[in-house]
Amino acid sequence: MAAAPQPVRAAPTLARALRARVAATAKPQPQGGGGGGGGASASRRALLGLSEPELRQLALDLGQQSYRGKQLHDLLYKSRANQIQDFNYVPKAFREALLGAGWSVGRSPVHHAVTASDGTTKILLKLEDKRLIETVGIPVDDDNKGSSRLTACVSSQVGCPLRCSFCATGKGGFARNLRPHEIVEQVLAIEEVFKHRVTNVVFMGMGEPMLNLNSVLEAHRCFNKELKIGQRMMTISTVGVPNTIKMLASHKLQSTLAVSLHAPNQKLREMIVPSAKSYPLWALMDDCKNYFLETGRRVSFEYTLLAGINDEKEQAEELAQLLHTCGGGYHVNLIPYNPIEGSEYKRPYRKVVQAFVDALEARKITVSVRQTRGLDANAACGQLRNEFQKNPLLESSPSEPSLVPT
Ligand SMILES: C[S@@+](CC[C@H](N)C(=O)[O-])C[C@H]1O[C@@H](n2cnc3c(N)ncnc32)[C@H](O)[C@@H]1O
Ligand code: SF4
Repeated sequence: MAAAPQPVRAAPTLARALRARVAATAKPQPQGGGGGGGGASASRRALLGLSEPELRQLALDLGQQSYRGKQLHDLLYKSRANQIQDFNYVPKAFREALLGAGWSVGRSPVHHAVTASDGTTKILLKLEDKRLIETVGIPVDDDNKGSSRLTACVSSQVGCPLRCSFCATGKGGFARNLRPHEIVEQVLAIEEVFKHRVTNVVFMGMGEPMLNLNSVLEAHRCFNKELKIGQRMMTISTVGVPNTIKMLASHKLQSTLAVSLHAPNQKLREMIVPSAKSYPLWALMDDCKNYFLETGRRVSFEYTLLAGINDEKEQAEELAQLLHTCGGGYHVNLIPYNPIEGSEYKRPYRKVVQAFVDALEARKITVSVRQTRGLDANAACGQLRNEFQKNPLLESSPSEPSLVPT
């Protein structure tokens, strides 16, 4: 009988690096600044998020041939297998070795899903430590091109420590950072529910991505390389955390940076975004300017419009002045406030939104107004908070003033 072929070994230094990366997937991620909460219970290591070379190395380490790693890669990212027990074309001994070494695929069960009248679907996933996170699938039919897009709005943390005054996630407190596979699996869960490939990813769900930048970058890599979502189809949104925009710029990603600005001056910004106290507006704008210079990607400034707080014409003019200090690489995206429980803020009337747009356009600022999606399922921007009951504010205000221009 012919001897069993010996596994092909990777070069020692590469093998060491890959092994270290694979081992690191088992470690809890460091906590984001400013928040409490325990670390992820990382009792099992997740295969999801690993690259093909890493999976090949893992196969070698478990006494298999390298091509078995390629099979794992196909099972994870092509067949989208949910658990190791379903890896039907790898040998039973390999499946048992993986399970014995503490590996799992890294998928969480869907705890609940709710679909809004516009098709936007919010999915709650129950993580290994029983915490819930929310992820939102937003379908868009592009009739002119005959194609359809599916955007995944993914969470990066369980809750958020930054407590912006108008955001349900901020009001709900902070538990922990998500591990890379917990971000990746959100896209797979959306694809499963919609039976459609995700075409775009926005890191705009629960949490502040810049407080969990390593996991966000790993998930971004996986979306791009393994799930084949173009870098230009992804957006990372931040309210601003000192030094992190510079760090992100150094990776020279071809993705959009969205900066949640919400005010044209430091004083007002501190009132509605408490974390702004540690990041002066001039420094934030400087970092945005450098991001554009380093990556060539224009920055999208997000501005949540709150009636009577930051929606006046004079404030639009002040915003235009501020943006002119930032060079040419930017765009403004206005988000009329989405109501959340326990908040006094109101959404501005449509004509106020239009006056704000006109004031910016008159000063040569390119501006769009975000179409509200998923409002009746509490799945719109800022409404994500581990819950799925109806929002009483929506029920009690049928004559909600402005509905958003599309
Ligand atoms: C939930 S945050 C997550 C990403 C990141 N933490 C940030 O602030 O950019 C995504 C976007 O939702 C916006 N947002 C939060 N609460 C909102 C609300 N009640 N209505 C409208 N937009 C809101 C934020 O300002 C931000 O631009
Ligand atoms: S808007 Fe963003 S940074 Fe602010 S509390 Fe919500 S998730 Fe956190």
